[in-house]
Amino acid sequence: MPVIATASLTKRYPRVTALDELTVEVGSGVTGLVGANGAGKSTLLKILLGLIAPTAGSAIVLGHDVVTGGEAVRALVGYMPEHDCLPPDVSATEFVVHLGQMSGLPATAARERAADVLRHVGLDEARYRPMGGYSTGMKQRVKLAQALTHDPKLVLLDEPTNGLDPAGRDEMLALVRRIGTEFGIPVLITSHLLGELEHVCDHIVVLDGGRLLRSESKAALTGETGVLAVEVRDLSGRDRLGAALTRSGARARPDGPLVLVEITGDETYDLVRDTVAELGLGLVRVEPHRHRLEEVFSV
Ligand SMILES: Nc1ncnc2c1ncn2[C@@H]1O[C@H](COP(=O)(O)OP(=O)(O)OP(=O)(O)O)[C@@H](O)[C@H]1O
Repeated sequence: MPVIATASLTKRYPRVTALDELTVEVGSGVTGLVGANGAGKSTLLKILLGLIAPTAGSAIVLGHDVVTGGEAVRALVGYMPEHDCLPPDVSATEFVVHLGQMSGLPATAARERAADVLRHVGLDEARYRPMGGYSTGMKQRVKLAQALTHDPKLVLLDEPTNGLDPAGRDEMLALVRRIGTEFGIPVLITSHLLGELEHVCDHIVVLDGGRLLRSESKAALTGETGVLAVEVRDLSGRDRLGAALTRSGARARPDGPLVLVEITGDETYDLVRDTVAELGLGLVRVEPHRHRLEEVFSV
């Protein structure tokens, strides 16, 4: 059974159709929800939580209809909102304990659970300080922690890397990956940057103007291309190899440190091996070239 299933889901505001007949399923693992600003990602998340009502169509989350079973859905789902929503004058510990209790945990369990999730997201001593003094990265971590407090069966993360520098972004994405793999909790994560989801997601859903553009497993999207990627030790070697392969009738072109060679059959592998040996080049690697997600969506 899918974790999330929508059917012809539509949300119209007076001036804009934010979601337009969206039919999509989300399963276990980490799913990336990608789209430009205004594509409808936040609107979809709010409908999935039962916070706003769709204009038409339906959405089922963990077996519950979001219109009639919003409360049941929110008991089972952790949500990290996009915008800053943390009270500045309380500490992360006080905040997460409070939300744990709001979710129905007894006081002691809420305190233990808050300590666990805040440690998990990497907030140690800082968790006792008022959140008004936190960096953006720390605030994002608290927002992630509170989404995990009540042992959710699904987490929805709205742009968790927003405002983070590259290192903070990598750390946040690593945390998201752990939620999906080590804890086995299905994750739906939104981003307007396709490239950053490449390493953490098992499945990618792309929205454009409220409509479904694609929904595919990452393996299908980044599958082999019929091209061999060859890396030799230096760039002059790369150029000599490319020229020699072209002289031998292969289609070869440079790509960063690589030479990309179109595979026409087993003879392509033999030709690459023999040419590298003849030129006396130091071979670093030979492997089937895979699409990167950004290439797939830019065509
Ligand atoms: N409460 C609202 N009233 C009117 N229009 C809205 C409302 N909320 C969202 N919209 C519009 O619906 C469209 C989709 O917005 P949404 O916030 O879902 O997009 P998004 O993909 O999450 O983008 P972002 O990353 O910028 O939040 C946008 O055109 C937005 O202006």
